[in-house]
Amino acid sequence: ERTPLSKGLDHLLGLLEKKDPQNFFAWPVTDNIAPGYSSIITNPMDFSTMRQKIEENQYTHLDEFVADFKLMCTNAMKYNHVDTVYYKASKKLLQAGMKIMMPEKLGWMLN
Ligand SMILES: NC(=O)c1ccc2nc(N)sc2c1
Repeated sequence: ERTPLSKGLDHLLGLLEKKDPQNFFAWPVTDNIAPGYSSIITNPMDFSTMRQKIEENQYTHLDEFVADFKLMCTNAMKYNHVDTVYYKASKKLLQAGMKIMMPEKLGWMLN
């Protein structure tokens, strides 16, 4: 909550997390629940890591936040087969997230 950007990103993150009610994206994926995950996914990302990056002011522009959100979703589409709940949830989350982060809706945060 230190800067207008981090306040805005915190709000945005909350909206995105609500689109993942099963919390498939809440925490880093472990090799225990997802065999071989760390060998297949080279750049893991999840909502808790995004929140930590907000708090550590690691995002200087909205597009860096959007890139991490896309990475999180595309990782899930890479590791999980198309017929899994995880793949389906990530595709749906990605589409919902893009609608929320449409530039015209967030003009105030883009500068
Ligand atoms: N985000 C993911 O790709 C993800 C999340 C949870 C999960 N649980 C499994 N048993 S596989 C798996 C994959």
